Amino acid sequence: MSYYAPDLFKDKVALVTGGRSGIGYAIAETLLQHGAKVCICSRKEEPLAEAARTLSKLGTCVYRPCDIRKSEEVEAVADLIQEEFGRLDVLVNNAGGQFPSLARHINDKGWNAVINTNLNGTFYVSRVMAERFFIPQQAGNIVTIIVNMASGFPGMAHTGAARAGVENLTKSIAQEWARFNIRANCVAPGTIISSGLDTYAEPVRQLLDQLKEDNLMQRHGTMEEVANAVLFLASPLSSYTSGITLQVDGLDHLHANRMRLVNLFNE
Ligand SMILES: CCCCCCCCC/C=C/C(=O)SCCNC(=O)CCNC(=O)[C@H](O)C(C)(C)COP(=O)(O)OP(=O)(O)OC[C@H]1O[C@@H](n2cnc3c(N)ncnc32)[C@H](O)[C@@H]1OP(=O)(O)O
Ligand SMILES: NC(=O)C1=CN([C@@H]2O[C@H](COP(=O)(O)OP(=O)(O)OC[C@H]3O[C@@H](n4cnc5c(N)ncnc54)[C@H](OP(=O)(O)O)[C@@H]3O)[C@@H](O)[C@H]2O)C=CC1
Repeated sequence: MSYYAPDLFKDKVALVTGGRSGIGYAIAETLLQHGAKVCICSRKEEPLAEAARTLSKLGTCVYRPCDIRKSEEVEAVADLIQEEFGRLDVLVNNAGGQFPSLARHINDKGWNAVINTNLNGTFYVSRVMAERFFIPQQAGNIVTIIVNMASGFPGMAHTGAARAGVENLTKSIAQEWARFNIRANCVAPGTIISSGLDTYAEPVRQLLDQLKEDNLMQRHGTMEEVANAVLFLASPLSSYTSGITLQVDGLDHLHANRMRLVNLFNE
């Protein structure tokens, strides 16, 4: 059941990066259920096509494989959106990821992989979609998924640095592009039950249980809770809000046990 009007995104077109799985899929699903036409992109063509097939039962959903780290592939996604819809109204930068490691063990390649994905990739997609659609249209909306890194992110310093960069980038473009009627905001999820968490092995799995106990609401978040926050920021319900980060973390940004992260690898 939804508290939003079912036609909230009628005649609107949305791009969800990383929309084939987890939180991105839930966001694409919710946008479709509220009338949007959706494009999803990610690197792995087969699961991407499969996700688009399933999502198409809810409305119009197209896909194009794309590594957001390659701006020429991002341009190809814009080409598809232009051909299929001739416009874009909402960009959800959701694609991202990292691996747990103490900072001193992250080598150059691993560091660059995470920075390129989360910071550079997010910038490329935002710039391309703004240039191709939002600025010419004089309207657009960008919502970017980051993480809860307000107090740093021990155990995942690369992603903390990248997402802090994205949060600051969002503040800059929100100001530069306000004159084009473009809004830009971030959503910072805490620990969310999703396919992303399945990628973690011990000792992180055990840590996840501890983080749930530490949480003041005594639980992890759901993908639907993140999707609902995105829906709010992507819609006119938030029309006077830009440049902010909405925390969806059951208070973790105020009350997180950083010692658990620091001690995770027993060094
Ligand atoms: C504290 C925890 C709190 C955790 C508790 C809190 C969790 C909640 C907060 C966040 C949750 C989430 O984001 S949920 C998860 C979201 N989804 C994901 O993270 C998806 C999985 N991750 C990724 O796709 C990868 O992390 C990412 C590196 C960005 C992908 O880039 P690439 O495809 O280019 O990566 P690869 O080619 O596989 O790897 C490139 C290099 O990166 C390094 N590398 C990659 N994986 C590695 C690994 N497991 N361990 C070490 N190093 C690794 C190596 O140097 C690799 O080079 P070689 O040595 O040559 O191979
Ligand atoms: N789950 C959680 O607790 C939290 C998650 N987040 C963030 O939310 C987002 C979604 O995570 P979640 O759904 O949990 O995890 P998933 O691993 O399921 O989602 C990551 C998605 O991003 C895509 N992706 C990754 N790298 C690239 C790339 N270079 N180019 C294009 N697509 C890419 C993946 O598809 P493919 O492999 O096909 O490229 C996948 O669909 C991520 O940014 C994550 O860091 C933030 C805080 C907490």
